[in-house]
Amino acid sequence: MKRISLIDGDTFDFIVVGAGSAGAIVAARLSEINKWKVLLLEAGGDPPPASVLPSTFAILAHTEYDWNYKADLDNGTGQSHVEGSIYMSRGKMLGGCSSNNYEIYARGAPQDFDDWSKVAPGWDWKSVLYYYKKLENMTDRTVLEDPNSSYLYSTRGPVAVSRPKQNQYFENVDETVLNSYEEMGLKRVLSTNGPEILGVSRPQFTFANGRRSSTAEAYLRPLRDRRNLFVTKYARVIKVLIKSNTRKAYGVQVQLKSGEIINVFTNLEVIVSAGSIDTPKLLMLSGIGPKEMLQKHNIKMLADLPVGKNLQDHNFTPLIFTGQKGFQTAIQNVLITTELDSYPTPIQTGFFRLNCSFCRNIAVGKPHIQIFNIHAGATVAPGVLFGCRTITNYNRNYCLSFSKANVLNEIDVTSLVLLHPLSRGQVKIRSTNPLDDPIIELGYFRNKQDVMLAVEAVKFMMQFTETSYYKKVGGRLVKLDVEGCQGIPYNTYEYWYCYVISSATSILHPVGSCAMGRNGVVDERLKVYDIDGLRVVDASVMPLLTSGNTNAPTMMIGEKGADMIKEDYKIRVK
Ligand SMILES: Cc1cc2nc3c(=O)[nH]c(=O)nc-3n(C[C@H](O)[C@H](O)[C@H](O)COP(=O)(O)OP(=O)(O)OC[C@H]3O[C@@H](n4cnc5c(N)ncnc54)[C@H](O)[C@@H]3O)c2cc1C
Repeated sequence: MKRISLIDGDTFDFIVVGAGSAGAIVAARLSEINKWKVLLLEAGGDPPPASVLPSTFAILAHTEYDWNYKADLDNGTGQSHVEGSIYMSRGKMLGGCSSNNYEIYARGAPQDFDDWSKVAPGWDWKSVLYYYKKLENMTDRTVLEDPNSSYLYSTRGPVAVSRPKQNQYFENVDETVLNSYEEMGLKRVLSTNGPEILGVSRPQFTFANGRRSSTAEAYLRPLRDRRNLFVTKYARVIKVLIKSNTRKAYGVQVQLKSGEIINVFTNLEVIVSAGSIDTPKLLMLSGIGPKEMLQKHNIKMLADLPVGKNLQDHNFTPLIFTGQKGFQTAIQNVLITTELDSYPTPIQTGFFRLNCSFCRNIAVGKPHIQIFNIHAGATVAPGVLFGCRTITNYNRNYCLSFSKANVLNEIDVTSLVLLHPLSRGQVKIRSTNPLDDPIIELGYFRNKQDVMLAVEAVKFMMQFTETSYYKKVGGRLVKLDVEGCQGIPYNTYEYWYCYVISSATSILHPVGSCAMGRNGVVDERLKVYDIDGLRVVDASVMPLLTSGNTNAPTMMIGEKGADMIKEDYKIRVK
């Protein structure tokens, strides 16, 4: 792998735009073919130590390693956020969001992919499982040694996945929370990546041996000696070059760190892997997008496609429960600093379906809700206040009411993630200046069934305080200061309806803005419709959100996408 200074007119066989969860994999796999010269262009630089250490990701927010986007909510939605907007973090470095994400490894439910394959043949569970196994190096012995689930995992891939042993205090917290879930009727499973997704467990993580396993670490670092892979950092692609008569992509325009703008060319293909926000932006700036959007900005239209539409994101409703009172619980906060090579807090996850009459026909065969529980000992209130304000962009009153609960008590921050929203948002360009941030309309709750489902999830979760541990310690649900809901009688259906709309926020999983399949932007081989020599390979091609976090599915897309490209050039795969 050579880190090169590009010059105007350089030519490669493949140009990959964006070295994130998918792009780094595509470039690494394509360069396995010696005769192909592959260029990987990344707008950011190397990941810093805070990315490499598994526990310090939170301090990457609002730094140069992030695009620091703002995402807008519709009027009347998200009132508890400052100016109704959400901080939409996106990694800007080698590895992209795999270098700054929260490291949860979740593959999704088999039905997710069987649903994809209805619009994009070949993406069914059986086909994608092969690629999950290709990418992963599972080090979690509990699942490898379990005869009922070992067939689902592999130990031969580049991405290290683990579930390390933790200190006794963290283990006790896990037991308390998981036991409480069980009392609420949720099944304890060995792993939610196993044969049964419905259930609760400790999550698996994309780190091992004290290092994050981003795609920069897992795929690019080992390729230092590969002579046909060229990587240029701080190279921001501002346009895909497409011949207007033949509709063929022949290169890209790049702004280098020095500010110089150059053109580089391709003999075969441009592959855009800039993520669900920047990929649609780049396509629109290059003349591919909805007619009305291109016309509005006077961009010559090369293909009229629904680029930026179909944006889907996992929003979650946070609930805060207090637990034990007293400073002895603060010991957990001290232990965090002694375990920087592991996950910073005890965390539990799980998936469940709701049982209300209208719920049954929603997301059939898949969980409705993913639950995350993060536990903090007493006295981290200033940290809670800081995180609440800077990371989620909640307003002062909301965050004060949240952090106050943690002054004397331990707290459980419970996130109820709506896995399969029916609402859709849109990524738009703000102007024709490629340096302007795009407009990100999240579109949460445009479909009212999403609110109703989230309210059902809140109602279900209120049983937490009825479980034995929380009864014993007098645990309670914290009444937060939720903007717009103050006048509504507490704990009524109307109150929770308002609460969900006002306080739901993003778990940072935007997908679908260049969806594959009929009526989408790319076909099932990820080729952009109506344009030659151009593919999209990243989270934006997902036609529907998966049941769980989106890094693992995106890496799977990178692996499968690379094989499809090889196949299309008659290279034998598998
Ligand atoms: C803070 C955070 C926490 C998350 N937590 C989790 C989690 O715990 N588990 C999980 O599974 N998922 C998580 N996710 C989501 C998951 O990481 C993403 O869905 C996934 O990484 C997306 O991969 P991608 O390849 O589509 O895009 P990215 O990984 O974002 O890659 C895009 C790359 O392209 C580069 N780029 C963009 N524009 C240009 C341009 N014009 N020119 C050149 N380069 C460009 C970017 O800098 C970036 O490196 C989280 C995301 C964030 C931000």
